[in-house]
Amino acid sequence: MRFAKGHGTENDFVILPDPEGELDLTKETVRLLCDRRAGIGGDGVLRVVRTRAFGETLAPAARTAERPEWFMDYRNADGSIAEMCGNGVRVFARYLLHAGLVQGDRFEVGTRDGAKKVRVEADGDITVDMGFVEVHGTSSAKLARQVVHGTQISVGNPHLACEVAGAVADVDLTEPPALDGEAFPAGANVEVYRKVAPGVLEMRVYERGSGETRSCGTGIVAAAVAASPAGEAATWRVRVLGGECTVDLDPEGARLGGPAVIVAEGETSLL
Ligand SMILES: N[C@@H](CCC[C@H](N)C(=O)O)C(=O)O
Repeated sequence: MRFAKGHGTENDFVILPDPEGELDLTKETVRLLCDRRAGIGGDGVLRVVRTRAFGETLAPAARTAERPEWFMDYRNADGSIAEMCGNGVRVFARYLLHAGLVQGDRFEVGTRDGAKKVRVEADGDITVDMGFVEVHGTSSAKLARQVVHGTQISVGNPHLACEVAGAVADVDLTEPPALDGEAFPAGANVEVYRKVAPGVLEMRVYERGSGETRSCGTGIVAAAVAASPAGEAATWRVRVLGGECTVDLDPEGARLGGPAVIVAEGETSLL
């Protein structure tokens, strides 16, 4: 089976081209593919499937009249399915271009959270229009050595974005955060962030289904929204362990930009 490997600010993915939706992608297979010793290694899997061949029932948000040709079937490293992956869309878009499956510098990618508009920037960065971001109040999480408080945000998938007083490097993210199960019945991604300069955040993330990763696009957007006055336009540079992304916010929604690259292609015997 052919595969590719790519990343967006070191949030890395195994990419599986499966245009006609023929692959039976089990949880076990995803775990093995993402295993950094026994497999290829990645924070998740991006299955590249034609929307018309995608067997799963699409969420209402994804059932748009004009359906994009290509659908991103995203899985976390533990095999679970997530509604949305911001860096995943950017890397998926890079793969579509790289493989000659789309042309031009503006196109759409289907996701479980609906069709996402993608734009290739003059410098090669890829920006995705994440659409409207929902803010749902506040909650807390117990980390290994501290309790953090933050804003409950949906970027298609659930987040708790928590501002911390000290450097994010000092936060212990070695254990899965304990969340309020009523606020987050399906779990959540937890971000810790701090403002380090006007318009600049630093952030780390513990992702649902993948553990601590070096970047998370939806998490970057969640932190930017949590750091901004409600409803106001703002632009943030967000520094993560794997690099930097930009978030533009306005009342219409959020746009996430940054690098996205394909680093390898080959054959795997794991499928
Ligand atoms: N890394 C992603 C988010 C992937 C999904 C997340 N772990 C979840 O379960 O919601 C991103 O770049 O947004």
